[in-house]
Amino acid sequence: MTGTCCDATVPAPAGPAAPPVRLDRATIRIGGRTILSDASLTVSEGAFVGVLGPNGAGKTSLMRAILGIVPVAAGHISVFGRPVGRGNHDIGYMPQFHGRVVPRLDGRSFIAAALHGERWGLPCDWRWGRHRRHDAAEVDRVLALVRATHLAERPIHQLSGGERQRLLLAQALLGRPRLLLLDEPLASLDPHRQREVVALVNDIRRQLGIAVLFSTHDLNPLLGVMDEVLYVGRGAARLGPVDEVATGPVLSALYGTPVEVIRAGGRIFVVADT
Ligand SMILES: Nc1ncnc2c1ncn2[C@@H]1O[C@H](COP(=O)(O)OP(=O)(O)OP(=O)(O)O)[C@@H](O)[C@H]1O
Repeated sequence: MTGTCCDATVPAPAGPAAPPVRLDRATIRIGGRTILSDASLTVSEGAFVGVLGPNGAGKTSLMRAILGIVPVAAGHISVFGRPVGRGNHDIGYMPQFHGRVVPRLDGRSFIAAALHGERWGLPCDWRWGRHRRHDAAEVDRVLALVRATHLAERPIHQLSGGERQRLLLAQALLGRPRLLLLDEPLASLDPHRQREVVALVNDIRRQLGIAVLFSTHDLNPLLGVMDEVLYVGRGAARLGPVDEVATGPVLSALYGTPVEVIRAGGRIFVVADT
């Protein structure tokens, strides 16, 4: 891959205390729909944030806006104090898996391919193509981080869903991002594998001191791990501690329909009256 395929904007230096993500009266519209309207929130450094909301609420669109792929219609979104823009090396992105055709590569080649611009869902990263001798070390580093060194030689079309998720997570960690955007990494995993993925992401977050936005349809696998929850619905967003946000009154107001939040056996059940 050459050095000409990404936006080559050089942003202004960020302040030392610039938060990983900040929305300042941000409005996001896509396909004629308003995903977020005049939303303001700040994700703290090193925070684990669960991103929740009904189907189509805009969780993916918000992540894509943070990546600079979906434009901000009004207001501002900044990442570590800099305006959003494509090809931001501070962000690692793991897109939602839609049952794509799995390439016939082994684990190491699959991750190495991402170094050369074939990362799923992301524009190419021009830095890596020029430094191939560092590639092997970088691939080994991310494989070790996700505890998947044993998958390096395995054909990925033979791997389980959980094993593939590890490799996708490894791809997202290439280039030492300071912010991870993980779009429904628990989809189609059983509860045991879900807990494994959450624990792994949390270990990596703590080890590297990075912030994580983790979208999911079930709050429960993230309980005890996430610092805050970000609910998205009907153009609004609410970020805060689980006990403050995952409540009947807050979610009823956000969803525009009566919502009951039931806590039982250390779990939280959100029941919407649809
Ligand atoms: N490229 C696009 N063009 C037009 N509309 C889009 C596009 N991408 C998303 N949308 C619409 O924007 C809305 C938000 O979609 P998005 O995928 O962000 O929601 P989500 O909360 O991630 O949903 P899910 O939980 O089902 O994955 C939906 O109505 C969707 O149809």
